[in-house]
Amino acid sequence: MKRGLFSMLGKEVRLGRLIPNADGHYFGLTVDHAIARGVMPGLDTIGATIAKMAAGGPNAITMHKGIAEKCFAPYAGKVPLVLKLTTFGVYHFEEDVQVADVDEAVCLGADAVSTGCIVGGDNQDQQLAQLGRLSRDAAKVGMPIICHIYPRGNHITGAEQYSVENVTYAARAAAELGIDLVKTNYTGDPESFARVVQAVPTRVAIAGGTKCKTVRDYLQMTRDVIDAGAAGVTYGRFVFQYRDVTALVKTLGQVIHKGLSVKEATELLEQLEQNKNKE
Ligand SMILES: O=C(CO)COP(=O)(O)O
Repeated sequence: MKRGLFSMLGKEVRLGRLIPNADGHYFGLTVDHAIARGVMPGLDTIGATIAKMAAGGPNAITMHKGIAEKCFAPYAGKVPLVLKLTTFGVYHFEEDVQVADVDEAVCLGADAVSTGCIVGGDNQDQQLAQLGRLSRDAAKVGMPIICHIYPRGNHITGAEQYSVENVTYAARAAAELGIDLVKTNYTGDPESFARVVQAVPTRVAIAGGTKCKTVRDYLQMTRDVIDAGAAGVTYGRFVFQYRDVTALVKTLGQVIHKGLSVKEATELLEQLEQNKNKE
């Protein structure tokens, strides 16, 4: 009984580090892609990328255990750490396998764990069983749990990954299993995403993905998901491959936490980039 009370407090304390602002919004960044998608530009210079991200003041950065151990020490106490517990692989896109556990997250000082889950495939039952186990393990020690859940199994083709029905199903499945923050695909417009948020009784965030071709589109997507009632975002590729990572992180933070319009954000970003060029 006591342990239960302590772990409830532990979760609140850690969530308070991840989501410190009264707005309840979450601005996460992630560098967890290398095993899943390859060692792409930005991840090949991982120490420098984390430094540039941290300088922009995100709410947390998500990574795998080896990268945390080798690269995260300078940011202890400055940026919350989210430890990724699962990954899919470049040759195996339809299944997240467990590669770390909640005890390791505790040892590394993580403020939350995050786990991937793919629904819509023949392996959905096993994926959900894994999510249920990790949710239980996290709850036992008061560790917040984030889930990157996507409708992408072998029964889902192409654009179906972004349909309101499939995204709602995926996000809701994670909420049903006790997830504190669900990250999923953006459905493409604020009206449809508001329907997802409305049907999912936990915090909902989006992944950045690769659909946005311009930074203006990226800022617009961010503005739209916040306006749709989402808790926030967990962004990776577009951010760490942007020409001025720190300026973009600072700007996105202002959109998410300070209500900046796309126009204001575009101006701020230009200003920050110009200042940097003058240095
Ligand atoms: O969480 C993510 C990958 O795990 C999202 O990253 P992207 O912004 O690169 O889609």
